[in-house]
Amino acid sequence: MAAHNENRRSVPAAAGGTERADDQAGAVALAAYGLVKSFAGANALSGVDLTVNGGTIHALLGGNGSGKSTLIKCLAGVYQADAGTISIHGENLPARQMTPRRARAAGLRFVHQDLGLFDSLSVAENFALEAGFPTNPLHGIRWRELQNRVDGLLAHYAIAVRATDRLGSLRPSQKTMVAVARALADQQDSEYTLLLDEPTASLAEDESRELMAALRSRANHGQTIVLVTHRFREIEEVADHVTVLRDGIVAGGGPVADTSIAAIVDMMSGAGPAGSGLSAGPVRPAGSAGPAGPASDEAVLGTPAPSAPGVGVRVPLFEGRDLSRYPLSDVNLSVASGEIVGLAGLAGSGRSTVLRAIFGDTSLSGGSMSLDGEPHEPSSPADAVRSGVVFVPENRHRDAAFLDLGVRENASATVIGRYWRRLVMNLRMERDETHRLLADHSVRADGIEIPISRLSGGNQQKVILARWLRRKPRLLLLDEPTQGVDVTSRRDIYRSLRDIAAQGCGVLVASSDLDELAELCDRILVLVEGRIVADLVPADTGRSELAAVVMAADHTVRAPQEGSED
Ligand SMILES: Nc1ncnc2c1ncn2[C@@H]1O[C@H](COP(=O)(O)OP(=O)(O)OP(=O)(O)O)[C@@H](O)[C@H]1O
Repeated sequence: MAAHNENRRSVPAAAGGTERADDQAGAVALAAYGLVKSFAGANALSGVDLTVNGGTIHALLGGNGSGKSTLIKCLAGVYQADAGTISIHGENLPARQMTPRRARAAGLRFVHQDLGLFDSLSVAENFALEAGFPTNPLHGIRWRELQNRVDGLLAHYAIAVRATDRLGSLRPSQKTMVAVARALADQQDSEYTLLLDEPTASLAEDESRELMAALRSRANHGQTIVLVTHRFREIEEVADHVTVLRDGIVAGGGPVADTSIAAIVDMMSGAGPAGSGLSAGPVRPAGSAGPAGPASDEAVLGTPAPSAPGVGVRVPLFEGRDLSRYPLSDVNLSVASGEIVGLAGLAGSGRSTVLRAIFGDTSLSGGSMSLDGEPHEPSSPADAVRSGVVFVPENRHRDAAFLDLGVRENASATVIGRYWRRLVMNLRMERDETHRLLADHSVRADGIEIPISRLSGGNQQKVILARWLRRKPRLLLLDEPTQGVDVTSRRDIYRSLRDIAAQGCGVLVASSDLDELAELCDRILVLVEGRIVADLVPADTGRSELAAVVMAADHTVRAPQEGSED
């Protein structure tokens, strides 16, 4: 892999760190042999082998529904595999006997996407929730002792925060590192194996780089790390080894230094030998002049998506003037009919607030909006939907999916009226259309009647996006539309968004993935601390230039306020 990192094993020791790299490296820390796991007769894992060497970062990759989370959950003992063996530091255990307690006793530590931390508590209190509060004989809490212990751990893991800091005031990468330090708090040395499930899925580029550097530093101290990710850049930057899953089997893998991105993509898709046409980099519109493969830092970003047919001068569709509401300050923006506009910015910059204000989910303290020349003043999201504005939010579990309902009901939720005729529901039509919708959006599901909660994360996201697209909105708002979505499905989603824009819909998309914005958008607006500081045309802007504008914000002044979503 060309951009292979030079920083492996070159990061200086963290304060208080113990050099164990030489002891741990090489020996197998964690292995799985022949893991099989099925759900209702369908195999999620069909004989998976995995070997993780001590003191390395092992990336686990695969398309949506390929079995990554199931594998992690079998290792964690959350699921008991039907067959296979799990070996931790040479101790073998039948996988069907693995339990969370056994996994923990054997030294496996997990950090899930939901970090399990509380913003309103201090860092020290978050530690104590897991390890318990030190108490005196009268059961009073020894706060000083707790703070000193946690400050010691934070220093040991080189996390620049204090035990007394409120968790909500930390940056996202710092929160993840706090979760990592908490998971590893009781290890003596670096003997535990840390497994992280998509830790950067919701992080902006600078945050994700910071977290990756911190993880690399841990591995250089001998920590064994398994990293589930969809981001190729991270694999290039920090991983030593990669294993690729496809349809519940190991499709391939090897040392990152010997494996090209193209080869990994081919393993994921089963598309045959490397170089067979699939590119892991931004998928560019047909006829674009952009380079194939991953965008290099100096590459000029993607060409604008094609305009709507017959659209020479774009028709103004949405306009926002002087929009204000913390953290927004006098934001002016417009989206034309058939235009895809990106919103770039760091966490706390106001991206989600812009979208929520347009969707009537948060009120403005100042400014005005118009849609098709008429005032747009939605009193609620339902009001916005009635005027043709729809929103696909970032947090699908909290905001979007009806987790108890089936895939069919979730897919139809936005158009349910069309299946009712004189009090009779046309179930057959609904089923047929759902099957077609799932096929069109490459959703992998064992049937349309199963609860959506049983779909893999990326497939849930695709169902939610698909159901809003079928409403044919006038203005489509999206927040992190491809979070957790694999590279091939991402391409399908981009195509769907271009299609709907070509039919005249305006699209406003917030994303922390700059490659995504560059690939997809006609224009990119950059928000820094609630103000639009740039309006860029991707085709004219180098990637490093865009990243530089986005990262111009001063970290020290953007601690999010209570209730801020961005
Ligand atoms: N609790 C469950 N019940 C039924 N099927 C399940 C369950 N959990 C996972 N599956 C199925 O197992 C397969 C693998 O899913 P898994 O969540 O492991 O994929 P993944 O690789 O983590 O995907 P993603 O990248 O989308 O998160 C999918 O077909 C999924 O629908």
